[in-house]
Amino acid sequence: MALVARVRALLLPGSRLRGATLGRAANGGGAGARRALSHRVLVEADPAAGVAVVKFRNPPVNSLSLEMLTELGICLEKLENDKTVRGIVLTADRPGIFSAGLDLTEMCGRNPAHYAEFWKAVQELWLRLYQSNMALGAAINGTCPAGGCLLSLTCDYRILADNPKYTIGLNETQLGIFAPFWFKDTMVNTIGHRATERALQLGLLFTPAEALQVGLVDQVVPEDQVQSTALSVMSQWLAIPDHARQLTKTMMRKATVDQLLKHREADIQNFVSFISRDSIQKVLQVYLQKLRKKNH
Ligand SMILES: CC/C=C\CC/C=C/CC(=O)SCCNC(=O)CCNC(=O)[C@H](O)C(C)(C)COP(=O)(O)OP(=O)(O)OC[C@H]1O[C@@H](n2cnc3c(N)ncnc32)[C@H](O)[C@@H]1OP(=O)(O)O
Repeated sequence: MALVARVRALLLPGSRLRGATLGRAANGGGAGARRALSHRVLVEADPAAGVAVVKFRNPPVNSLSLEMLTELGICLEKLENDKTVRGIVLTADRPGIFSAGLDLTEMCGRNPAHYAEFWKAVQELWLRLYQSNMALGAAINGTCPAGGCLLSLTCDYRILADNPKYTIGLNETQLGIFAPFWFKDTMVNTIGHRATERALQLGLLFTPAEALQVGLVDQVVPEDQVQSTALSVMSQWLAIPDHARQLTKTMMRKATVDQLLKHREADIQNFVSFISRDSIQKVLQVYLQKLRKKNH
């Protein structure tokens, strides 16, 4: 289902998005104005600085469900069309978990049409973020595996909280699945081929010190300074004339984007046939059960 159709579906009676404030809040904005764009994504815009902080709030773990992907996509589209916004900082509404990655329940026990719709939404969000004309920063205030790490890798810079409990990486192989080529390319573009090869094969989740050392993040700062640091770094990015920064960003990322655009349909088919395998379904079910058992 295309983004517009998914939005319509979300707005149907009974949907949790129905009635959400999708525009500027009644207070009309202003510096530090808080604007709730949807249930799962919170936006705090500072028009004077030209920056919006986009906060994930999809409890318990900020997983990227189809609804979360759709709401985030709508939110980013609105911000892209807002002339007062030149930069976005992605973060979690509450510290602890930046995002647990793709929602595993979207990849287990569903039908092929659902898998295709889900994967298309993952592609759409990646394309929107990776090609964004805005300066993007990640204020990583929690653990950040797999799809969560991918989100942060689409940003122009990453600031990670100095908490050894917070790890970051593309750990797909540890689940018995693998990172597709465009996840891999996004990481190669950040930390290089050899480091990516090692990280992906071993499904490494890096501690803050390791992530800094390998170049997966640009700065590690005390936990209470993640957002303020991300905002102060943003001012450096916004000091560059937009057109010059944007042309450079496009030049750096175009080849990677073009690869997915060229192979988009095949990538969806590949995902659907891989994830539908009985053996893959089994490993994902076991992984999910293990996660759930901890709590019951
Ligand atoms: C062709 C290519 C093919 C395939 C490519 C597919 C690509 C996939 C990329 C991904 O993103 S896969 C997802 C990978 N994510 C993870 O491995 C993270 C799993 N989660 C955790 O490790 C932990 O939950 C946490 C460290 C993030 C947080 O730990 P904690 O605070 O202790 O919370 P719980 O573990 O108790 O979790 C609470 C609750 O949430 C459920 N849950 C956790 N992660 C996910 C998830 N990714 N999707 C769906 N649900 C998740 C967990 O089962 C618990 O559920 P309860 O029912 O027990 O409340």
